[in-house]
Amino acid sequence: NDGSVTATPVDAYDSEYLCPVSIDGQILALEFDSGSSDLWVFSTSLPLSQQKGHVIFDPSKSKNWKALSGYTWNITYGDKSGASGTVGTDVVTVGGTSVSGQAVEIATQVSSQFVSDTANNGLLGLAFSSINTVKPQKQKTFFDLAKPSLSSPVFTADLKHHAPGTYDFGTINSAKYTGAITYTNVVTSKGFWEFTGSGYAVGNGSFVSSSIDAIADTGTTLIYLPDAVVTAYYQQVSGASYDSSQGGYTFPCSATLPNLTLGIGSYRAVVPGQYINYSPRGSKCFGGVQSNTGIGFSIYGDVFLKSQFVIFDGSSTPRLGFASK
Ligand SMILES: CCNC(=O)c1c(-c2ccccc2)csc1NC(=O)CNCCc1c[nH]c2ccccc12
Repeated sequence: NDGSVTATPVDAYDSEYLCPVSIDGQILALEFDSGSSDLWVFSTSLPLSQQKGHVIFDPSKSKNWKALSGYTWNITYGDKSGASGTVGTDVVTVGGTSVSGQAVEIATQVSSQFVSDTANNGLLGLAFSSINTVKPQKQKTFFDLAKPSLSSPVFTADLKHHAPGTYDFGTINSAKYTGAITYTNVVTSKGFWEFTGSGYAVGNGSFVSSSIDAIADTGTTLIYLPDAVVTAYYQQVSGASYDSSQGGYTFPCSATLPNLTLGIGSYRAVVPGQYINYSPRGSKCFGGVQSNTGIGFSIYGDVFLKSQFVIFDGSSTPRLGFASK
């Protein structure tokens, strides 16, 4: 039972994309996150102060809810946000794809970033189940449970700039991309959709071949790249500088930003310069390309992904596909 669901930008900066998910008939807007593997939701178990403004899942109202007694979860993301709580299973439906026995992780505590992000009622993890945080037994992702019922074991991301896009499960819709799809092998040892980029070019500059260890991460807003790439990029932006008070590169909002081309094998993925003017911050604008220092690998987040049609191929040899659109 293949499915398709709309992914709507939460704000004017495309800082995240939310999708309607039904948990036994209760509809919550969740962020689909190919950079983590827990499906967790705001719940009636949270302190009322943390529930405020959110759509809340109430397991007591679900006929198909089965509590997993003694099971807990606890996740911390790289930006130090996080959540934790208890676990049960229920019927989860995304577009036309329905899964029973899906572990739904009930939040009993969420960090302040999530409390204040009132459009976001939880996350649906789409990375590999190996990094699910449920104890004493890790649980499978929605994609892993849905796979056997899909026409093919894939999901695709067609995120858009300042517009709703889609996630499709089970099919690759050829109307959504142009030209050939370039596939690249994925390493799953860290539990991410991890691959090696082949290099970069800034604006109309020449392509620089270099191996870039990166993950395709719908749950991270920006692109985080090695310092060599980031400095080469902002050297082409007049007035750009690293602003430690803002925690990254900023530039005058009137600046014209060059395109950033990222190589995947022989394919050249072009990120339009305007996507890299992420948002006003103070008197300047904050860049959509930042340094990966401290992360240990590069992150091709939404700023990159929304310029491409992306296939997450969960077959026995997982791979990523990229195409222009
Ligand atoms: C900035 C969010 N991304 C990360 O922390 C992250 C890192 C990471 C690690 C160290 C330092 C910075 C980033 C590696 S993989 C990776 N990706 C994920 O963790 C994917 N899930 C992000 C969920 C998430 C974190 N903070 C939010 C705020 C709103 C909505 C969603 C979120």
